[in-house]
Order: sequence, then C-alpha cells, then structure tokens
Amino acid sequence: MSNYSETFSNIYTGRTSSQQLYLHEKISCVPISKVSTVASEKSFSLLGYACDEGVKRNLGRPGAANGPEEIRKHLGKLPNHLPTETLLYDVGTLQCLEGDMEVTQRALSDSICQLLQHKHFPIVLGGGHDMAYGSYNGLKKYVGKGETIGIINFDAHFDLRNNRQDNGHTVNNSGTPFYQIAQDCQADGTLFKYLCLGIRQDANDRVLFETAKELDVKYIMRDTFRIQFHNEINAWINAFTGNLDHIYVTIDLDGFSSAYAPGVSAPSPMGFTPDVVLESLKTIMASGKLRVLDIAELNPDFDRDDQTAKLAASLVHYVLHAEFN
Ligand SMILES: N=CN[C@@H](CCC(=O)O)C(=O)O
Ligand SMILES: [Mn+2]
Ligand SMILES: [Mn+2]
Repeated sequence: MSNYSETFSNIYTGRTSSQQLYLHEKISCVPISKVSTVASEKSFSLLGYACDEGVKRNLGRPGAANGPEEIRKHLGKLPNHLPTETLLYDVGTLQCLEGDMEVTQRALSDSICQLLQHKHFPIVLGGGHDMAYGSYNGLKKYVGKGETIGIINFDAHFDLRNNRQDNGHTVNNSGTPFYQIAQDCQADGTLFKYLCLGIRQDANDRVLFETAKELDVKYIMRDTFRIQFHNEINAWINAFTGNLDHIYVTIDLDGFSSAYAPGVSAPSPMGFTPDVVLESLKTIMASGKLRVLDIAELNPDFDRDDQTAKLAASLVHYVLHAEFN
C-alpha cells in the first residue's frame, strides 16, 4: 500500500505511570498488515485518513491532512479507564498522494473491512469528509448481502452535492460522499438510509434540501438539535436504528459551534453543542449496532489553543469508554 504509513509510538506522550493511567500507555502501535495477529474479542483500532484533497476540490481551506496527527497528540494525554482486556491499537495512517483521493478512499474501505474481519472496532481520524465514502464502503464490503446499514451524520451540511458537473465530468469531493453512496445504492439495489443531525438552513442550498427529500433523507435541523429536546432526539434516533442491522456514525467537526470547533475549513458560529452529541452517541451505542465511527474535518491551521483537536480527542475518549461508564 504505497499511501500507508505506520504510527510510531513516540507521537503518543503524556504523564507517565506504572499502571497505564493514561491512554498513551495503553495504545499499541501495530502496522495494519499485522492486525490478524493481535485480534481479541474487544479491540478498538485508530486509523488516520490524512487527506484534504476533497476539501481543496470543494473550494475549502486545506489543512485537514494534518488532522489525524493532532488528534493523536491530544488523545494520548487523556486518562485511561479501560479494562485491561480491552485493547486499543493505532494501525497507522492512509495518506493522499498526488491528489489521488479516490485511491485513498479505496485504501480506507479495504482497511476498514480488514479491521472488521478481525473483530476490531475502527475509529477513523480525519481528514476531509470525503472519508465517509471510504468508511461506509468498508462496512458495506464487510456486511453480508441483504443486511442493512444506516448512516448517522452529525453535521451542519448534508454533503449531498451532485458529483456530476455541467460539463459531464465527475468530481468527487468533501461535499459529495453521501450523494455518491446514494448513487451506488441505487445502482446495486441497496437501501440508502441516512440521518443527519444538526442541519443548518444557512449552510445548505435549496438543491441540497431537494436532494435530501428525493433520497428520503431524515434530518433534524440545528434549531431542534438541542439538549432540551433530548427525549425527542433519542426517539428519532431509535426509530432510525430500530429497523437497521448496522450503523455507521460520522462526526463532522464543522457541525459544532465554532465556539467549540474553530479548527475546521467551514466554521459554524451557529453550530450545535457537545452535550447533545454525547447524549445522541450514548443512544446510538445503546442500540448495539454501531460498527464504525469516524471524525472528519479537523483543520489544525485554524484551531485556537488546540480546542478542536481536544474536542475530537474527547469524542474518541467518550466512545472508547461509553460502555464502561
Ligand atoms: N464537507 C464539507 N462540505 C460543505 C462545505 C461547505 C463550505 O465550504 O462552506 C459543503 O460542501 O456544503
Ligand atoms: Mn460540514
Ligand atoms: Mn460534512
């Protein structure tokens, strides 16, 4: 895999203890080619998607290629409350070489399928939101025919832009992944099930709302995606996950208010807050159907005091520990 680099453990630093009190002492760096040798009943694997080609093609601000490294730096310093038998790996990073985003997406999909086959729960650190096309397809490849997958996207944006240009050319980017997935589903007769949480009217044009309607996309607008409405939100989530076999969750950091997440290409002053995301994640995880999670769009060039990188690291920490709290 020419665009793959393994993680070296010196990226993980922090306070030291003799009892694995911190995640940097818990994480084992293993090349992805060796995952079959380290399988266990309960393993999490971190995988980087170092690509901002999709953001560039979508006329956004480059920098998300450095997202995975920054999340790792902050994650390692956080306390470890995992049981000894739960294993946590870092299986390296997929880099986008010479703008070939499609190759990187395919490598991501292959890697996710491989991790799932060896009973690892993949947590992908991004990277532009084009990573969703790779994450979803890795899960799709893994699950059996006839089993259904639902996508839950925490985002200000639908990312349902049509990848067909007026001149007939196809251009995939960070704004097209769920459109591409929907097209593939139509072509191969797979159900397209997509729930977006935190959609903003001032971040999506009319065509995007029309596309969402045509594709029967479910969504909760930002105005309603508030912790005060947690009962209603949980009911929506349960109604969505109830009829599906597997869930893929993708968190676009630009959906958070820029008060929490300034370090993204497209910041959202009117975005959502972390409390409602944690509450929703808890409900999704309680379904027992969550198979893959990714965190997209961290752009360290625009971060303030590492706030966004720390938010991403805390989200990973929350998911790792959710069932042990
Ligand atoms: N992944 C991001 N997609 C957004 C970006 C919006 C923006 O740059 O303002 C989109 O295409 O809608
Ligand atoms: Mn977004
Ligand atoms: Mn997005």
